[in-house]
Amino acid sequence: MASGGAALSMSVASVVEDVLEQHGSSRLSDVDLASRRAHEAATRRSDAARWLRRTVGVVLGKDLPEEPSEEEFRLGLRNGIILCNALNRVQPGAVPKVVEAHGDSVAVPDGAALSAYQYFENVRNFLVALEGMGLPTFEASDLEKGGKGSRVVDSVLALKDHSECKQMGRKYGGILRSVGSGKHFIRKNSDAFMTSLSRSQSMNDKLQDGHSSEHNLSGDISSESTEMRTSHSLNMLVRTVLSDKKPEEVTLLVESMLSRVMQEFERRIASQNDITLKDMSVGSKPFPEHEFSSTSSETKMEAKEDISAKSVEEKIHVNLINEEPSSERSSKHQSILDRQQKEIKELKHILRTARAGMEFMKSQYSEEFNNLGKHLRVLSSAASGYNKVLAENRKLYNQVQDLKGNIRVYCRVRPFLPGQLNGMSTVGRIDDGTITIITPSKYGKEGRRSFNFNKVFGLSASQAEVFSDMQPLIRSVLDGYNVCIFAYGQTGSGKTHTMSGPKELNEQTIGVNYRALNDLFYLSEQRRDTFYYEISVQMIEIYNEQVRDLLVN
Ligand SMILES: Nc1ncnc2c1ncn2[C@@H]1O[C@H](COP(=O)(O)OP(=O)(O)OP(=O)(O)O)[C@@H](O)[C@H]1O
Repeated sequence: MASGGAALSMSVASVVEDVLEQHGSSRLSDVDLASRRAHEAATRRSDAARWLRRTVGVVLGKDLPEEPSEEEFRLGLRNGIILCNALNRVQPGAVPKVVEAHGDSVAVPDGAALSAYQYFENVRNFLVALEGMGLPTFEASDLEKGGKGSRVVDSVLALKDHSECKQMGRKYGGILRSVGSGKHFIRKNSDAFMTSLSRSQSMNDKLQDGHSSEHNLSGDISSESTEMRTSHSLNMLVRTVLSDKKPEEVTLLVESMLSRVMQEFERRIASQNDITLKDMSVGSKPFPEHEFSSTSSETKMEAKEDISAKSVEEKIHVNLINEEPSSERSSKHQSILDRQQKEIKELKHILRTARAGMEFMKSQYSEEFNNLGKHLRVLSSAASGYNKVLAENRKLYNQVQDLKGNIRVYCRVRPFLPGQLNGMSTVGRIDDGTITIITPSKYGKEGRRSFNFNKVFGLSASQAEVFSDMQPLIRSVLDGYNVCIFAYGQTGSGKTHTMSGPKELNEQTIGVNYRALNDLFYLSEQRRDTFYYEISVQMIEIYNEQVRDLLVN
């Protein structure tokens, strides 16, 4: 059975149909059925014999054993004496005259000539009385060899039931209905079964009529009509199986059929579980054991406990519901696995790319590092060369300063202050390094005197021009030379103005002191990487040969 559609179609009806079709009525446990039938017949026969013996007494019933064989039962009742006496006990006067047997009657072997009178009288009277009471009867020939002894048993048991009901004060309910000729009886309790079949048949007849044709024409086959058709075919099979069976065989046959159905259920469930387990083993993930073990064990228990077929069917559907997600889960797992494998491939590709990128960057970094090293070596050699050149430059520079002279004297002429007479200037001429002063003659003669300096600054000379000539000397300080700059002149000649500046200081008016210090700080910052300078300042005033520290409060 392939799991899926075939498994879904398994139901009680289908299993019963299969059992009936496969095994057929004649093959339904022939041996089993025969033994069961024989056993039940013997039981019924013993019941009938025991009741007759109890009813007519031990003396009269001496010819009938308590558990007689079919032959013993037939011989014991053959003369009708026990039957008539028993009937009269139940229904006094039912047989007005019972013909007693001869003393040797018991010894008469089967087939020997029995009194025809006895034979017909007693049995005929018994049957007439029995029929008059509405109880099932039998043929007189049934008491002969080859007759149907079971009919006799049925009649006796019916009489027994009648008697017991009568004793209990209620009407006898086990009415037996005659069928056909009135000589063949079907037990009342099988009527319900047959009625059910008849009802199903009528429904099926309706189905075949116009009522169901509407469904078929519309093509919308409902589950109800499907069930009805299934029931119809099932009923037809059951009816076929039971059609030629005797009433007493029906019970055994149905029991045997149900047993077969249960066995078939067990076999199919086991087969289904095997297939499901195989399917699961093919899948990527094993399923939890309880899904199968519980179903299998429960099914076995149900078979043993003989629960209804419907509950078994429900169990199968539960199993099928469990099986559906398993296939879906398997396909989901497969898709997840595929997706993960794809992602792993992509990640591997990314990893390879990243690794190649890293290798490339590593080689590039190494190359750049080597280049940088080369440049550094070049710079280092250049720096050492530069320092050599710089030292040479300083040396030459200072030599130039020495050649210029260690003591330099400059002359600066200040302009007239506001309120001073412009025409009274004594400066006759100013050349680059010479100034000519006009001195008044003592004796009416105009006198001129020229003085030489390193440089003479005129009236229009700015603070920057004055400082520019001093700057080279000031820079020699940073190379280890001692330099001293001072101003000399009379009061109001402009010493303070040249060295510091006027009262209002700005970038243009600041004097030599500020500019010299600015230049020294600038150079020390410029040579920061090669030299470390400590700069300190002291300001003193010498006036009237008195030295005074100007930075002290
Ligand atoms: N080159 C110049 N240009 C313009 N004004 C000047 C110049 N030199 C000096 N002065 C002015 O002349 C005045 C006197 O100058 P300063 O005070 O510098 O003289 P001094 O020599 O320092 O005097 P003292 O010795 O009394 O201190 C100041 O008002 C100053 O601004």
